[in-house]
Amino acid sequence: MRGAACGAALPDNSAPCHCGGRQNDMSKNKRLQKGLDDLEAALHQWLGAFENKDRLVAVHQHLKGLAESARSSGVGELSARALRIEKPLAALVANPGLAAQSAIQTAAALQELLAWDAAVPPQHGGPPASQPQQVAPKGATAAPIYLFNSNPLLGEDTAMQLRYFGHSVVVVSDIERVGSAIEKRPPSALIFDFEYREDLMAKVAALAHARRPPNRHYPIAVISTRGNFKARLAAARAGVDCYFTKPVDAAALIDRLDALIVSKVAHPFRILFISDDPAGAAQYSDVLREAQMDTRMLHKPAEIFEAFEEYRPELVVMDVHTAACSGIDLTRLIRQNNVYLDVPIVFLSHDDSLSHELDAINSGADDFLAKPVDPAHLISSLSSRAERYRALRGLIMRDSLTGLFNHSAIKETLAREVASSERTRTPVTLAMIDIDFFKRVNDTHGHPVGDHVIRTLSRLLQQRLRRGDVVGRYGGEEFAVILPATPATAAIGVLDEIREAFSRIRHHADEGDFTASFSAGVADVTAHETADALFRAADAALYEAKHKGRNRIEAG
Ligand SMILES: Nc1nc2c(ncn2[C@@H]2O[C@H](COP(=O)(O)OP(=O)(O)OP(=O)(O)O)[C@@H](O)[C@H]2O)c(=O)[nH]1
Repeated sequence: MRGAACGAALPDNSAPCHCGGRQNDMSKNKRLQKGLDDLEAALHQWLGAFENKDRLVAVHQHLKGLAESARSSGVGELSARALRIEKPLAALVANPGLAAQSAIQTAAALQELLAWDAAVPPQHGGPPASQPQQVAPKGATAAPIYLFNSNPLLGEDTAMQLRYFGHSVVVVSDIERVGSAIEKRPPSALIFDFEYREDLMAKVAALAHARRPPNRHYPIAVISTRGNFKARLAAARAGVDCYFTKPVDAAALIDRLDALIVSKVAHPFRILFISDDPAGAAQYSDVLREAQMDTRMLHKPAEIFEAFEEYRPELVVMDVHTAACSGIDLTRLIRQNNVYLDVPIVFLSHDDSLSHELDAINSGADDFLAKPVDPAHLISSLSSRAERYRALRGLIMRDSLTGLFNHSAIKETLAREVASSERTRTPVTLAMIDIDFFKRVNDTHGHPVGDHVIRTLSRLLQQRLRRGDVVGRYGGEEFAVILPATPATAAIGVLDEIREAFSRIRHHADEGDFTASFSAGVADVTAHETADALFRAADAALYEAKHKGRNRIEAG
């Protein structure tokens, strides 16, 4: 979605401004921009659920609104283009059962319309082309991927596959317009779908070399039927980051692009300070915050376990002496608990005598920094320890095939979320998800293809769920999803969209493309109060979903 327009807004039919001159132009531009933003948002929502009639109707309304405001603003060409699409769209609204091909064709035409606008250079009164983009949250408002394909219909077909993973994709069918689209709004990635030609590759090279960090440092991918050395070498020379041969596996392409897209919303290290000298600790905490770390203060050592449970620090900094007890005793206390055996503990103290340092290390501390600590030294010492801790925890808690939480990590997380929901009196939902007839996938296409289907679902779940939701691989082809602060009814809505999207993803195999589906069972804490009860209820609901025919979700 462009700018800051919201997804569900209705067309802006407000009367044109009569203030005259430049101000009038500005308000016309703004109105048109809003019309385009709203149409794009509605289109994105519809593409996420093709069968949803309400979303189709919303697209239709926004398109009519845009045609009208373009006409009243004197932008006749945009109005005419919008009206040309309005007819087939109205036919779709009247008869949503029309072939999927006509829906795709209409969606492609709408994308073209939006791309056409993206190519218009900003007019006076609009934001300057170089204005940095706002960092968008995960989801539909992230910067779009521009996908070039000279055939808009084929481009739209690929775009649909990518959208199932939650990306906003704009198809551009004229290569000359890619540059102006970037000027108007820098993308999160560029994809060129073409057969190798020197002139096209030269254009890609020019775009690749014009990239500048931070907001113009997007990855560039090429997808092509030709994967020979010459074509790949030309792409590498042009500055292309990744090269895929057709048929392209959407999950693999997204995986690669995501790894290349620099994460704008970093996950800062969580550092817990235990000190009874608030002013002194705050001084060091400020240094760490400036270095993009997250810090929390604890002044009462007696609350240490609550702080660990809730904040889950990736490193603890403490004074050698606090009024309540010595840091060395506190370290022994922390190390008594198996779960916290490996959290790094660093002492900060004026007391740099060797005997204290040895005592600290013997009690289970990892380092001893004598005050005053040089800020650069503090940052590098703490961040390298926190980083290693995070990496090791990742290895222990994550499944190697998917990178998701493994069986024991998901059980541990659910126990924590249930305890927290009890404290905060908010709901939490557990969903158990199982791929349907998965044995058949393995038997027909082989284990590696089966693994690939598992990875595709894992990626889709990660993409489509909120940042606070926790996804785990419970075993084999079974997944567990924890949705904090979400009642079962809301969880079913979200999961049903994912179920729908998954069932439309094409998987490639030597024997031919195929699709797969999953079934799910959900349960929330209002009816099942403990973690064990939730697992049992969600599992029973999953069994029911399988029994009732699969590719469905049941509540327990
Ligand atoms: N490729 C692959 N297959 C796995 C993995 N883990 C388990 N499986 C296979 O998943 C299949 C699960 O089959 P079943 O439990 O019979 O269930 P299903 O065929 O999915 O049928 P329903 O669940 O009843 O729809 C078995 O063939 C397992 O060997 C894995 O990591 N990779």
